[in-house]
Amino acid sequence: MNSIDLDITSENQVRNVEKQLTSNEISEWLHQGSGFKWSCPETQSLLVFGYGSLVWLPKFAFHNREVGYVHGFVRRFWQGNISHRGVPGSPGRVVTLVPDDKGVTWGVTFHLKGKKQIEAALRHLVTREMINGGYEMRTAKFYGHRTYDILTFVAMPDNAHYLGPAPVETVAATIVNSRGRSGHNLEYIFNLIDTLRREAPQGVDNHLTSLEE
Ligand SMILES: N[C@@H](CCC(=O)N[C@@H](CS)C(=O)NCC(=O)O)C(=O)O
Repeated sequence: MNSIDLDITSENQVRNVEKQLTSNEISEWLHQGSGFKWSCPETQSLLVFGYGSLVWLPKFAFHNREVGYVHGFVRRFWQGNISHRGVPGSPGRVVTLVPDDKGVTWGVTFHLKGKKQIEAALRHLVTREMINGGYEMRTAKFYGHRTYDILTFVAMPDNAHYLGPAPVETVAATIVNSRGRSGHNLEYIFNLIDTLRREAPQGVDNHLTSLEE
């Protein structure tokens, strides 16, 4: 697939990169994901796990949603962002999943049903998460009413926007002082904390709690 130039140096270029992908490009992104296999072609269903803004702002149609968790990851504000909660030269911080054998991350799995709904959701997600956000497709096990194979989007350390670990004070200061096209970075973390506290009160996340204090 022809790579889309992500040499973003100005707000205008950030806007330009929000291009819609063709169906062929979507299917190429789908199969480009690490070992991602198009799940359940016969039932035409796909499960997408959200653990950051997708929890409170999916912006795509879905059949239903289920609260649960993935094992072997922790949620960290280690991904920089200039397309929603920051601007070029002054990135905000959004969350990604970081491997941790003992880690448990609570979030929401969205059940997509039928080719039309799946393609529309992936068109949105590939643009929002991958083209603009620096995330990649990963598959994992989701534990809800049952155990499912899910697709999720993870920002890996080698992506252009990655900021990585920093003292909690530094992460908090970035969030307090960042704003982008979708609003303040504080709105991002407060919406995430409020939604998780309401829907998954059993899922204590020490990283979020440490930033809230
Ligand atoms: N992939 C994570 C994180 C997604 C995320 O937070 N993406 C950001 C940056 S691309 C976003 O879409 N933000 C929208 C907003 O801040 O309103 C999830 O599953 O929720």
